[in-house]
This record gives sequence, C-alpha cells and structure tokens, in this order.
Amino acid sequence: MTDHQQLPQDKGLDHTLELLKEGYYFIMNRSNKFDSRIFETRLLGEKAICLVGEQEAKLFYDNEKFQRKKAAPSRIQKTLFGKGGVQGLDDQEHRHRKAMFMTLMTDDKLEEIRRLTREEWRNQISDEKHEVNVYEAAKQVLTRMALRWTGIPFKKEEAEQWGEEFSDMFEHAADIGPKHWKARWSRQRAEGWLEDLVQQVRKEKVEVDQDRALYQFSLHKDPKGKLLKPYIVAVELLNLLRPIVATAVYIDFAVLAMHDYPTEVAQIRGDNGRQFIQEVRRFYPFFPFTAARVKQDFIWNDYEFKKGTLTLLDLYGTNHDPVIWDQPNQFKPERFNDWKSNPFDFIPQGGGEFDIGHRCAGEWITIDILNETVNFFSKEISFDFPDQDFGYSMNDIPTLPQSNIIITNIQTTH
Ligand code: HEM
Repeated sequence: MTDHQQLPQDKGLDHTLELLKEGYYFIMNRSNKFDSRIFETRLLGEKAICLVGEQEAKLFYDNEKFQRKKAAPSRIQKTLFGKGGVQGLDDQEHRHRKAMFMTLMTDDKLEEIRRLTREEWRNQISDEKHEVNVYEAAKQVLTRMALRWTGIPFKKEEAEQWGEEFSDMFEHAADIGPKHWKARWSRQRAEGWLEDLVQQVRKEKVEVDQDRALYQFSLHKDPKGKLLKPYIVAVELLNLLRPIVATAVYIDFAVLAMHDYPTEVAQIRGDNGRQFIQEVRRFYPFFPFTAARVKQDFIWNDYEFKKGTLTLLDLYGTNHDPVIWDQPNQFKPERFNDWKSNPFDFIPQGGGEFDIGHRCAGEWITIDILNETVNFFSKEISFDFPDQDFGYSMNDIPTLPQSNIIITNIQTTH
C-alpha cells in the first residue's frame, strides 16, 4: 500500500482504439471527465500517465525527472523520427547533438529562410493561374526551399519526388497498413540517398557549401570526437528536411483562417501578421502530444511516478487550456498583442528550453516560413475561394482541411 494519492484511472485493458477515435481530444476528454490535469491510462499495452497544463508541462520538461530513451513507439521511429536521432537522446549526448541544430539558427540563416521562401512562392505562382491546391503547392515550395537551405544538390525535376517522400514520413506516421509501409519505404529510400551523399561529402567527391547543414552535419563530431555514422547524419538531415516540408500543414490552416476570419486579413496587411501566425499555431491541431519516460522514481503533488512509466504531455490541450487562454476555442490573434509567454504555456512545438531540452529546434524557422507565406498570400496575390469542404477532422493525426484548400483566379498584384 502507498500513502500517496491514487492517480485518476481510465478503467479498461487498453485505450489505443479510443485514442485513434478521439484523436486530438483524447487527453482533454479524460482530463475533463476526471476533473484532473493528470490521470493514468493504458496505451499500446502499457500504463501511461497523461498530463495537460502549464505546471504539468514544467514538470514534463524537467530533465532530472524524465528522459526520451525508448519513449517513441517503434512504428513512429520507423516513419517519423528515424533511429538514433536527437529526439531519443538524453543528457550530455542530447545537448551536444542539439547544439548541432541550434548553431544553424543564426539571424543570417533565418533571413535566408525568409528569402528562399519568398523566392520559391514567387516561382510557384509566377503567372496567373486558374486553380491552386494550397497544401500541395506549399509542399513543393518548401521542398525546394529546404533542399537549397541545407545545401543538398538536386535536379529541379527530382524535387517533387523528394517532397512526396518527406511528406509520407509525417502524413502516414500514425497510419496502419499500406500507408504505414509506404512511409517506411520512403524513409528508407531518403535515408539511403542521404547516406550516400554524406559519404561523398566526406570524400570530397561533391562540392558543397561549408556553411550549410549538409556539410556541417557530415563533419560533426560526437562528444568523443568521432564523426557520426552516415545513417545518423541522414536521420538528422531528415530532421531538417521533413519538418520544413511539414510546415505545409500550418500553411494550409493559415490560408483556411484567411477564409474563415476575413477581418483578420486586413490586420495582416497592416503588418500584424505575427499575432495571426501565433494564433494559427495555437488554434489549429498539428502535434497532439509528446512522449517521455520517467527517469527515476519521484513524487509530484503527492502522486507517485515510477521509473520507466510512459508519460504523455498534451500539446493541443495545453494550447486550449481555459486556465491559460481566455475563450480558447475562439480564433483571436489579438490575444498575442501583449502576450507574456513563458516556456510552458504556449507549446505547439513543445515546451521548455531549446538548448537543454527537447523543444522543437525549428520553431523560429516555422514562424519565418509562415510569416513570409502569409505576407505572400495577403499582399502579393489576389484569389478566390471556390465552394469546397473547409472542414477538418479531429481524429486524423495530422489533420488537414478536407479540400486541402483550393484557390482560384489567382493574380499577382505586384
Ligand atoms: C511544422 C511545424 C512544426 C511542428 C508542429 C513541430 C513540432 C515539434 C514537436 C512537438 C517537437 C517535440 C517537442 C518535444 O518532444 O518536447 C519537435 C521537435 C523537433 N523539431 Fe519540430 N516542429 C515543426 C517544425 C520544425 C522545423 C521547421 C524543424 C527544423 C528545421 C524542426 C526540427 C525539430 C527537431 C530537430 C526536433 C527535436 C528536438 C529535440 O529532440 O531536442 N521542427 N517539433
């Protein structure tokens, strides 16, 4: 018997099917039912603790209490993350690898992200076009931008194929059946291609810009002073390429927001784009939650956490937590006018610190891509929204507007 409080328990043998059915609402539904920001459930045959809220995020990002080793399910590793990448590392090894990513996030390199995004949107929609599928166009724009930014040589006609493979990894990560296998196959192909490229860079058989990720990752040394294995470099390059292309999901939602909240478009034109983008990242669903394991036994708020227990932090739920957000289910960019954020309240891309924690390495890149894109759509082109299904489901992960957002009668205005 324990003297500590019992965690509210989601009764039943396993709740994986409910997770698939309830999608983004799975943790919130139970948190509301138990009137508790912490509860216990069972997923994929094991006990899991679920957390939602700011204080709970603070707990989750405490490196003394949680670790990432073996936190991601194997099927997600084989599609979304890859094996041996930064997401699954801890402590000194994690800090060292994360620094490899964060040294790319300089003002100059972010400025280049903005310039390349602008250029590639202009290339994509250079002439008047009758109809554009925004999601598909965004993936193509971002694939070319990401390959250029990382310094990866490619032929123009190959870009679309690479874009499809990068997309398979995040579009079908949680699927079962043939789509899952397609995602695995895409990852294997992309890793193989990048591994070869890394070997060529090391043997100086290909000319590459030394300032770019391809070169820097290829020659990066681990804490023991050894070069990373080529397949690990490939996994980490995909940790840049894949999520840059995944930003197409937010782009699609940003254009949906331009349709659903037309008064806000005037605000963007008046240079209030940043608040609009932050609200897109808060309001629309993308990553439902993130996972870690208890590093060592500890007590928190009189609840016992046992070493090794899988623990999920609800990112979507925390971004819709009424304790943090006034009218969380309303789209209100002005809430960010005077917003004083801390590392644990606004967490669409994870919380905590960038350098010592697992917060998304590409958060600034994401904001810059969205900024340029929203500027392009609101200031450089005019277009119409034909009739289409603007709805999106809350149980597909990741979800998208049913129609992918189609725009017609596109004219450049500059
Ligand atoms: C589409 C927008 C994006 C979303 C929604 C997103 C979301 C996330 C989330 C939820 C995490 C995990 C946080 C955690 O487990 O605590 C993460 C980690 C990461 N993201 Fe992103 N991300 C996005 C864009 C990017 C971009 C553009 C890049 C790189 C250019 C990137 C690179 C990474 C890396 C390397 C990690 C692992 C960090 C670590 O484990 O220390 N992400 N992202």
